[in-house]
Amino acid sequence: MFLGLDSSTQSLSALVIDPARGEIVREVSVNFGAELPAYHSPSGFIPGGKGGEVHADPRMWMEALDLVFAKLTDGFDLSRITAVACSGQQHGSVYFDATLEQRLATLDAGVPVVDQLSPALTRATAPIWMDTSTGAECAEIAAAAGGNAEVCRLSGSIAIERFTGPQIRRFHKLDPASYEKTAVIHLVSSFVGSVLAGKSIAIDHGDGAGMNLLNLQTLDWDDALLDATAPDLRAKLPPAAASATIAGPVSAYFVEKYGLSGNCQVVLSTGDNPSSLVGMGATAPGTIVISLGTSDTFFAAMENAVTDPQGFGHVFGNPAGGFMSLICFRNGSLAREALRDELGLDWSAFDSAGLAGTPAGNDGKRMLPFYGPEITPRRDFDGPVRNFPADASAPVQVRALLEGQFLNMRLHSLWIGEKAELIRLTGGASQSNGIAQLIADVFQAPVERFAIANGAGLGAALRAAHACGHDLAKLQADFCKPAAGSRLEPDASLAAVYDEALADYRAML
Ligand SMILES: Nc1ncnc2c1ncn2[C@@H]1O[C@H](COP(=O)(O)OP(=O)(O)O)[C@@H](O)[C@H]1O
Ligand SMILES: O=C(CO)[C@@H](O)[C@H](O)COP(=O)(O)O
Repeated sequence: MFLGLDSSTQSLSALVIDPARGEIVREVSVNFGAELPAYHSPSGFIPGGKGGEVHADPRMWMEALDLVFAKLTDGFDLSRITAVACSGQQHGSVYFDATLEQRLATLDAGVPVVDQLSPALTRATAPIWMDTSTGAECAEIAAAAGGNAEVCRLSGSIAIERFTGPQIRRFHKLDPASYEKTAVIHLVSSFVGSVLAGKSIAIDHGDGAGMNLLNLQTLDWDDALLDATAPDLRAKLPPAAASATIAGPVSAYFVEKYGLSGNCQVVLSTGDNPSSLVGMGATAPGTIVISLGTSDTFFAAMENAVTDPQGFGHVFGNPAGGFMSLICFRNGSLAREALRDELGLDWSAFDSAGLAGTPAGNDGKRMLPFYGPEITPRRDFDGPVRNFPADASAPVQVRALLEGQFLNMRLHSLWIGEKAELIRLTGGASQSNGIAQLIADVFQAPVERFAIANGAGLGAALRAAHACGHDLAKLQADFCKPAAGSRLEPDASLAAVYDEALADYRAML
């Protein structure tokens, strides 16, 4: 059996697969806001950050790791796990002093992980992907590296506020003494994998490409980008390596405390989106994945690494080899939640009121669906912009928000230059039938969903099995199957409605 962990924005989830039976045999999850209230992070991050700062408490992730294993072992024998792999929300970074390695190597099974590792933190909080505070640092990095076109050519993305390099630069500028004391900088994904392995593990090419530091040709940290970012940075970064690399056996901490086998191997971690590419059976070009987690993302395996001249799109490593494109939207589930709560609805009423009770195209009532700063397009919105009165009925508002979100996604994915032939949906909001049908109609493409909405966790478990010799195509054929009757066809009669809506939306932006 193989274990996949996914440390995303709002939860840490774990999923066990049995390839012999082609079945998911266990799924548990820890919701940070609900189950770790002491961190005062209802949506997985510390609210109220100033100047675009969005950080999370890395101690919360450490505590969640013990909690998720405690849940996993309840009635389940973890000695049957052959290997484990992790994924994590992308771009977030965790900073440690030189005692980290010794602490990881000697974790005491009698003491929680958080008590043993938190004294090594050199930055109390971890910037995460929602952070937009590094505009100045992005401009400085671009200038030092020869311009954004060059940063994009080297790393697959222009300098982007949430990416780890600009975040590291900001830390160096704000607190040079703590930067100096920092010996190791991990991504969220490689940090969780390092705790499991009892040593610092490498950063994979999937998540590493979200740092503005990895050279996509050499697949190593790029000296020009390192120099443009912060001093002595190479020495503070783990090496970059292929996603399918086995890092070594699991730490004795997890053997003694939770009954994992001493032979259980830890495979390198990757980002939650690259992991979902694997878990949604989309590692070969042709299928587009839309993930509706905290962020909305749109991604696909790439035939050739094509960069986005406008700077919205990114190129990351595909964990199965080659590259993937990705576009990220910050106003995803949290914007939908904001309107749902404003209108006092639950998800089922949100679906039926908004989508069943209004016509496609919303009779021309449109919304720029942004409750706060947006990544794509990059702008600091104060709230949604409507071409209709703000006190319109609930159904009109819900449809305007959802149509706005997916028109925005269609508009900003045009640079990829290919019409979507098949879309697979994952993430929490993919459970909504109304949203799934709307996506089929806006993109005029069939939409499929799986029985579980955790494509990243499934991808992590599949990667663990693949790194241990299982054939990836066979694993994907067995596990990446749309749920029976889940395929939704687009309504062809709505093509013109959404072409017109797209033109309106573009004009409003
Ligand atoms: N039925 C639903 N309709 C719309 N959104 C939903 C539904 N169920 C869950 N969600 C949304 O899913 C989000 C969590 O998705 P998830 O993929 O677990 O996020 P993450 O991986 O970023 O932690 C929540 O913010 C919630 O708003
Ligand atoms: O910034 C990005 C991708 O570039 C986000 O997609 C994060 O990876 C967060 O993922 P979720 O928690 O929303 O799945």
